Amino acid sequence: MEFVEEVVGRPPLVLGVDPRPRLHGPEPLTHIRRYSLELMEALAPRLGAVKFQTAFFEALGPQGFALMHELIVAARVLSLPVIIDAKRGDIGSTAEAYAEAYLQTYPGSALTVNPYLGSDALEPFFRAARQSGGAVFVLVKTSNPGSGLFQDLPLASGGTLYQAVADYLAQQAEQQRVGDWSRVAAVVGATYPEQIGEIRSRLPHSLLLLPGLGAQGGEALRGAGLLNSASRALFYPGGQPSVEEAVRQAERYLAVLG
Ligand SMILES: O=C(O)c1cc(=O)[nH]c(=O)n1[C@@H]1O[C@H](COP(=O)(O)O)[C@@H](O)[C@H]1O
Repeated sequence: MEFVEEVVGRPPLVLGVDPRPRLHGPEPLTHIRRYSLELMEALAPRLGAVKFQTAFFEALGPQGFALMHELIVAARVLSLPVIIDAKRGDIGSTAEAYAEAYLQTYPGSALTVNPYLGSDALEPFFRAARQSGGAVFVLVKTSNPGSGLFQDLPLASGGTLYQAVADYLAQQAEQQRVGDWSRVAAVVGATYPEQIGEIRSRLPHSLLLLPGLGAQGGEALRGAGLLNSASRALFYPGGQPSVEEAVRQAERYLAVLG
C-alpha cells in the first residue's frame, strides 16, 4: 500500500523521534534504542506515522546513524508509516541520490524536502515517490519564528513567496493523486494556524504535516489530511523519557483531534 493510503486510514498524530542523548543515562545509544522501540510499540495504534529527524541521529555519530536506519525498519515492522525528516534539497543530479538514499531505500515512506533550489531540484523526489509509493513533504511555511524573513516576502506578481511555493505544489500534487490525496504533500508549522487554513485552500489534495505541536506552542488541529506532529512533547513528555506518560499525552491530543 502507498504511504498516502496508509496514513489517511490512521489517527492524525505523528510521533517525532528526535533523541537527546543527555536524557538517556550512561549508555545513551543502548537506552535510546530500547526506549524508541518500546515507545513506538506502545503508541502504534494511536499514530498516523513516525517521523525520524536525521540531524539528531547524525549527531550521535556513525552508530547513531545506523540506529536510525534500524528504527526505520522497526517502525515498518510495526506497520507504522515513516517520514524521514532530512529536509533535503540540492541540484537535480544530487537530489536523485538523496531520493535514492531515502525514498527508494524505504518504499512506501516519505521524505521532507526544501524547495529553495526550484523545480528541477524537486522533480527527482516526485519521480522517486511515484516509483516507490512514497510521498514528499515540501516545506511551505515553517514553524520557526524567523520563517517570515524569506517565506512571507511579497512578490511583484502578487502574494508571498510561500504562497507561490504552495501554488507550484498544487500543480504537481494534481499529477500525483492517489485517490483523494496526493504523494506531493506540504509542511506548515502548527505555530501558524491562520496560514494552515489558507494553504489548505491552495492545496486541497495534499496531506499537511503540522510540526511544532507542544514544545513550540502549536495546538492540535482537526481537519482532513492534517497530520499533527510533536517531537519533544511526545518523545519526552514532561521533559523525560516515559512510555506511560507518552501514552497519556497521545490520548490527550487524540481527544482533541477526534
Ligand atoms: O519538517 C519538519 O518536521 C519541521 C518543519 C518545521 O517547520 N518545523 C519543525 O519544527 N520541524 C521539525 O519538527 C520537529 C519539532 O520538534 P519539537 O519542537 O520538539 O516538537 C523537529 O524535528 C523539527 O526539525
